[in-house]
Amino acid sequence: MPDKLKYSCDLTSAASEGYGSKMLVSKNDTVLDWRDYFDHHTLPLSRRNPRNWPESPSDYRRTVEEYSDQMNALAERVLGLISESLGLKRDYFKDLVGEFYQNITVSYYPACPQPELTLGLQSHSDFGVITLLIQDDVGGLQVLKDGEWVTVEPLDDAIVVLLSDQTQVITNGEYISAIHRAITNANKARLSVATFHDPAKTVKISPASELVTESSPRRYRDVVYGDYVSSWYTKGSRRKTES
Ligand SMILES: O=C(O)CCC(=O)C(=O)O
Ligand SMILES: [Fe+2]
Repeated sequence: MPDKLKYSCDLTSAASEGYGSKMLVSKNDTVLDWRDYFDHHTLPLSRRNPRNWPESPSDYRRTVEEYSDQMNALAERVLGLISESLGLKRDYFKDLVGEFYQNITVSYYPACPQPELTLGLQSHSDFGVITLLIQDDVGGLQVLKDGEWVTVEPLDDAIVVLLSDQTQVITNGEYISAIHRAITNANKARLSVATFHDPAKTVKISPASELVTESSPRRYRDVVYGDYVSSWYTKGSRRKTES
């Protein structure tokens, strides 16, 4: 497919945009997911270059831009509610994290003749602050709850909120980063669109001091977000995995 080559991502760079299929590559072992994806860099605006995205259908680039802005607004709203639920000021995340680095990943999972042999996407939690995800009606997203994989049933017009690793740190563990994976389907291909909201690499993430008390001691060390991410890359994982 010419578009795939034209917009394929640079596999030698950890964070390039475009078509790809690998998420987890470790030094000795390559784990391939049953998935192709297209990654868009959408925010801050200085990273957004719609010419790196497919040009057809004709409204594709404009739609992605609009979607990016709407998801960013929704992410801020949800984080505002999370802050308030913990007695923090509404803008707590905004003040700490600043402008989000937002990436939109469209994942395509082809039908898999032997779904019991592979996963669409390995178990992991997302690195950043919050992921907003939409999926089609095939289903396959699962979250780990009390040691069991629970399928997130597709619902019309629903947006799945997956909290990510930095939210767990910032809230001192009051909210937990969602461990999730995608399973494959024997008969149907599946599409999902994940919108990741991450801090800039230079931002220092620490538990909110308001949430560190005698009865609830600090659970996490401060971490510069870029160091957090690169420690996973060094280990060979694109995103945090369970093991
Ligand atoms: O396809 C899905 O439902 C999950 C995608 C995902 O978790 C990711 O891209 O990080
Ligand atoms: Fe994920």
